[in-house]
Amino acid sequence: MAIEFGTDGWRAVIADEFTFSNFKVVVQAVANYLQNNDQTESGIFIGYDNRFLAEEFAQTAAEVLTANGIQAIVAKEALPTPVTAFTIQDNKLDGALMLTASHNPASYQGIKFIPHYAGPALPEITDQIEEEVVQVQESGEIHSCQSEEAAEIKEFNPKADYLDHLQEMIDFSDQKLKILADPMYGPGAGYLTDIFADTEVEIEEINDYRDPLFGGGMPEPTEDELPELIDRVQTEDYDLGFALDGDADRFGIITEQGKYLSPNQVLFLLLDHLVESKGETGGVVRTVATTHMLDKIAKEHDLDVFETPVGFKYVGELMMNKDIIIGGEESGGLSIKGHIPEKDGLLACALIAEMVMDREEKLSVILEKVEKKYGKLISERLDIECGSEEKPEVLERIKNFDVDEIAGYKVIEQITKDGMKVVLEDGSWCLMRPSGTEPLIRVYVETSDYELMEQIQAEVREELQI
Ligand SMILES: O=P(O)(O)OC[C@H]1O[C@H](O)[C@H](O)[C@@H](O)[C@@H]1O
Repeated sequence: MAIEFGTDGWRAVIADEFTFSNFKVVVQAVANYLQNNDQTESGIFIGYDNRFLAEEFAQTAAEVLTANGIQAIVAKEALPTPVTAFTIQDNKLDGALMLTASHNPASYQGIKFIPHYAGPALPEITDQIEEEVVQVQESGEIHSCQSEEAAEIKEFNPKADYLDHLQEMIDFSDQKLKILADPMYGPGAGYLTDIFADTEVEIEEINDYRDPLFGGGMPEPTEDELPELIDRVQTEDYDLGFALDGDADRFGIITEQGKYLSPNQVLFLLLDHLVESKGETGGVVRTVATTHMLDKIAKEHDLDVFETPVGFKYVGELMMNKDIIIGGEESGGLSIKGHIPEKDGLLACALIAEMVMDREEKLSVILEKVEKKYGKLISERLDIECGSEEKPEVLERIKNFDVDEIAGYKVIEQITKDGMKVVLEDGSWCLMRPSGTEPLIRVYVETSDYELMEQIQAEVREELQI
């Protein structure tokens, strides 16, 4: 059986492929990787979210690492992925294993490796782990731990340290806000309440207990998955609605009017906030699929913008190597200067509350003002199903996409970092690329009005025959 171990690690259906024996193969492969790269000095933290059998898998991982002579430190309770990443940085560990299948359906479990730099593993690392997986599958060599060795496994709860760190980065005023939060049955439950513990904020959480079935839904903070939150924020006079995904590395933000903000909108609002209100300086990192509103704000303040392929691993990499105010992506990931190079949904929510307090205005008003100031852009992503038979031809058409004009506007730039992105003379752009996580072709368009949006989408789809 092929175990693919990309940036988000290995995810599979529990009891089908995600069995204890396959899981041990993966952990042994990580242990081999760590040994091959002399990263066995300071220990590996093992975090887990609220999924089925999480504690048992965590204990198994700890035993395999221990049997390989690697100090394992297991989380005392379920915790968000960004907290696991923070724990590495805060304690200068060799890395972490995080047991999570993020926003996948309830039948999935997953495991990912976060290296010593506390951000998503880059391909040069995951490639090595994948090679080790094959070796372990062939040799069957998995170390197992004696009971006296198992006594060496440590336990740790990093929650208080993480909350201290977050509080150092955020300045809440004494403004009274009423917030409704939906951690979607994930390990972010309780964290938001604790973040606002010393403030005048009145926060209530829904779906804040462990349910490995996620209430029958998907732990994904999109508009479709948050009907209760949206409805209650709108009808019960809340100032803000916050949501987190199944491992709290992504966010959902709802205005006081019950309007769901896209991650793109959240990103540019926060860049404006960080620069205008907090006086931050540095560059901006966004993926090739993320809003150019960031570029507009950056231009106004003379900031550099760096564009990466899709994937927070590339955003995080730049955040480690350059002086960056904010890094983010359209699919709902962001981090800021002074924090870990990993996406953090809790941070996004805290920053939005900080901004609303600082501006002393409703979120919908802030959005309106910022859009008016820089000029509104609208963006949309189409996810188009594409089976394995037609995919090679579609990919070829994307690669060879070469038109002079779309919707009457000249193509002034072609960017091929990830799929094909074309920029038009009026500033509109379109990106066509295959998803790396689903059997879909994604078509992203950003422009100034809906009619133009539809025209660009139609012309591009016709050209690609999808
Ligand atoms: O558009 P895709 O290739 O499916 O990737 C979408 C997302 O997948 C994962 O969740 C990664 O962590 C993200 O960084 C990425 O943006």
